Amino acid sequence: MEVVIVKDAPAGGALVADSIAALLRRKPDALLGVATGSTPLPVYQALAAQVRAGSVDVSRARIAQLDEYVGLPPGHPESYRSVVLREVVEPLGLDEAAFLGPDGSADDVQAACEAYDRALAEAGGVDLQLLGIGTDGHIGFNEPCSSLASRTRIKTLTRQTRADNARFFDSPDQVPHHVITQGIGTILEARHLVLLATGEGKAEAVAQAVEGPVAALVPASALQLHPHVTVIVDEAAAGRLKLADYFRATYASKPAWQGL
Ligand SMILES: N[C@@H]1[C@@H](O)[C@H](O)[C@@H](COP(=O)(O)O)O[C@@H]1O
Repeated sequence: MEVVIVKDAPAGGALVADSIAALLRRKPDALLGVATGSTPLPVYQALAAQVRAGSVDVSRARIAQLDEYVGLPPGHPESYRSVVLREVVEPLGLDEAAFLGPDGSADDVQAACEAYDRALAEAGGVDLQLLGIGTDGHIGFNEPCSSLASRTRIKTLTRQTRADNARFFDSPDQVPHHVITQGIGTILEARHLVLLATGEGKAEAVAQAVEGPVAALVPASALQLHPHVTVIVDEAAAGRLKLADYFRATYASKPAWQGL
């Protein structure tokens, strides 16, 4: 696991966007797994700016969704499908056909979950999966005590996650209780995992995920089991890392050609 400590959120966004651009130069039809929430927005903005500047061609890229609320009406502005279309697919100038996501309004949710895992595999697997982290250590919507081998399935949100996400809805009770999320086992199949975390509120979750034991109680700690993980944190989110100086020194001496 590589930990990169950046100055602030825009610097983190630029770094991830550069890494995605480099991937697309190597593999123009790469499947990019994207996350929702506030944290990845600077990535999408930086990547869209590169597209406008003509420095990267994303026209063959494909986009895969990480998780979704269950039960929101199709087209609800806060369904993650709507968010990904609005924040990623449209700004990159991609067609909706380039987008893969689970159906959160399906009558048979379990079948929708299994169909999504199959669709990801049939698409050749995710090349780079961008992840945020919940204040309780969740990735996707894999809440504490999720199986580290889990596949895409329905989950129930914790009170804390519903409170954290209430800011996107008119009132806290509108936040759905149930969600579909790529499982931890599904996420670990992506070729490169990039976890981005910014702000002091994520410092404890980041420290537990990076330096704590691998434990279902902290789902993001499962990233320790993957051979290619990059954790990018700003100074505030790095605030509780015991090895912060080591991480800084290691990154400072890394040859630029290696990329992330
Ligand atoms: N399901 C999403 C996660 O994928 C995201 O990482 C998390 C953190 O969001 P934020 O980046 O807004 O803190 O929020 C939601 O729970």
